[in-house]
Amino acid sequence: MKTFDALFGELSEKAVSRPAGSGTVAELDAGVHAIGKKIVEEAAEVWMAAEYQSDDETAEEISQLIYHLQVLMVAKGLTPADVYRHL
Ligand SMILES: N=c1c2ncn([C@@H]3O[C@H](COP(=O)(O)OP(=O)(O)OP(=O)(O)O)[C@@H](O)[C@H]3O)c2ncn1[C@@H]1O[C@H](COP(=O)(O)O)[C@@H](O)[C@H]1O
Repeated sequence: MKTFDALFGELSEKAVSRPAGSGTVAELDAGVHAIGKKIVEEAAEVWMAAEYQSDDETAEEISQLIYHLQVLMVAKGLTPADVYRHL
């Protein structure tokens, strides 16, 4: 099972190695504005799933929101430690 930190390590590595076909690389290239729109979209999907869909579907939407938040972190050069210190 992948953890928050493990996914962040994977995305950070892909940002450097830029493998062909990586959705992360494409999203990073799209820029902060596009990533931000994706975050808003995924947050709405989390909300709708929590109200109207199953717990498993809600968990999946939450995972996608976390993924796009991590892509934004990589785009901005932020680390998990930068976030954790505010928790
Ligand atoms: N965890 C994720 C992940 N969660 C969500 N997503 C992306 O977010 C999209 C989900 O958004 P939607 O539900 O809106 O689906 P969609 O409308 O079909 O998406 P788009 O049309 O907007 O692309 C998916 O299509 C993926 O592009 C993810 N993409 C990648 N990962 C993981 O990130 C790692 C690196 O992935 P790559 O960079 O693609 O190799 C791998 O471990 C992946 O499992």
